[in-house]
Amino acid sequence: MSHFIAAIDQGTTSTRCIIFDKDLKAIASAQEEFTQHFPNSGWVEHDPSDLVNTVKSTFAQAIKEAGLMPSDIASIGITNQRETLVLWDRITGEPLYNAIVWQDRRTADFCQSLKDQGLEAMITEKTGLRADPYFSGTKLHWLLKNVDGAKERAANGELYTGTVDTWLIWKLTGGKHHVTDASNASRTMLYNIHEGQWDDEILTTFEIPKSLLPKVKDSSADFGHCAESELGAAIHIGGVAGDQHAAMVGQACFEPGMMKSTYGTGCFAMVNTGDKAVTSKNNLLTTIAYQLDGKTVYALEGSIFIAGAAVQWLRDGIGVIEEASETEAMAKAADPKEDVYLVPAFVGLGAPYWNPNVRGAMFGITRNTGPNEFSRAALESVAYQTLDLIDAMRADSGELQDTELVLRVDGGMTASNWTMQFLADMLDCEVDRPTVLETTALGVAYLAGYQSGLYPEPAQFAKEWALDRSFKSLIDEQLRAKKYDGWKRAVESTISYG
Ligand SMILES: Nc1ncnc2c1ncn2[C@@H]1O[C@H](COP(=O)(O)OP(=O)(O)O)[C@@H](O)[C@H]1O
Ligand SMILES: O=P(O)(O)OC[C@H](O)CO
Repeated sequence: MSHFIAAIDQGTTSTRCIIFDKDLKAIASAQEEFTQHFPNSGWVEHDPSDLVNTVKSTFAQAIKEAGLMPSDIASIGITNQRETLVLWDRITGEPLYNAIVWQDRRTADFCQSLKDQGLEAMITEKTGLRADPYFSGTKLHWLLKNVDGAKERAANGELYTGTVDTWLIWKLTGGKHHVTDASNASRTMLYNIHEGQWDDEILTTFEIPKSLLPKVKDSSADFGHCAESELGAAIHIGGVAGDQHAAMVGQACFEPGMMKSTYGTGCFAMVNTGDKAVTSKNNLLTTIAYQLDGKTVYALEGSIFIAGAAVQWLRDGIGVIEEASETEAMAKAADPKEDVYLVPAFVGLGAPYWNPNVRGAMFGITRNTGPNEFSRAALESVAYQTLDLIDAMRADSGELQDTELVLRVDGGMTASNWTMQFLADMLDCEVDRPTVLETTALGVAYLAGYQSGLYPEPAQFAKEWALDRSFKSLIDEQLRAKKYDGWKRAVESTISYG
């Protein structure tokens, strides 16, 4: 039997493939960026074939780097950017339209109409989500309404839809398996997270035929075999989870109260609430963390749309840096007397504000403000936004109020020591960075390897989590309160500007 697992991480801006050995050590990896399409203000799309092609090419590159053959892979795990949705012809496999990406705001008006009709409470009660364009359901409603013939063809049973995992599995298995896992389903706004099934009332409200939707499975399950023509061998797919959920697993946050925050394009903080689906009173989401051995584990989630993307904006938008890593030295060099705040509401604000229409702003600019202060403000905005979430989580979750808070962090941005220290300063808690920063890939590799019997029980896996560095607050309460107060005022002003 072969002893290698391939983790495919299909993210918002790039696709990665990482090969893990039997000891869950990464032995090879490949990564490719793909084109982002912005056809209108606030619209974000991906070409669905780019998603499939980058999966195939990064898989081939990673296998080559590892000196393996495709047939040496025991199982594949797929983790993905969540909520992004594809609609395709179930016979030809051709998409009817580009994938509509989670960041896309085109359904803001439809969401407002759901609120105006008083439907948001029902949606939140069943799905744990809010009437926000972020989630897949309103994107599907838009496609059925706006793509020529889509509604009729959907009613005739000619079409399939799904989040990115479902699209990739459909293509990789040669159109044989139309499936997803419970964590991805829980992000669609169409899935009843308490009953564990697609919700008829919501489907009727959104005019979505159930025949479009995939079968929902555990996160560690049999998702079918790839067609030989796709990856070079009939490899089994044994693990699937939304990227933030895979990171929960990779960070071994298996106990209630354990919390992680992932800093990539956006930032997503999740706290495990065990078998209880806690309803947030502070504008957080209730979601399925993962589903293992038939048991659903829930989480509270705070979603921030722009984290590392603020650094990308410094690079690609205003050109003050060439590499993300330059921001560290620039933040250190920034003038401490310059109180500059960036509210990076480039695509609206997520939790806990949930305002899709507001746009970004900067405050406190003087003639002395330059690239260093811009960079510091971008990095600081990530910590302030996290504090907004953690405060909401503390208020929502009994476990968090009673325990000393520890936040496990991962994602590309955690490479920045300055940002992690500022995060600890603002949160006033321990911020733990593990040795493995590719926790998302690790988590889904674990799910796939657990399914095929290669990897141990969760409790044993959790013992292998290893700390790289722990950050603790170095500032006093007065300074923390002053800085956070400035942030709160900056956000209020941004929102009131509209
Ligand atoms: N040293 C760094 N300092 C600050 N930001 C960084 C650094 N390295 C990477 N980033 C940011 O992290 C993000 C990439 O993280 P990653 O986890 O790969 O994101 P994703 O999975 O969303 O594509 C980018 O937005 C980049 O700007
Ligand atoms: O692709 P990432 O890592 O930015 O993650 C995107 C999230 O899953 C969106 O909810």
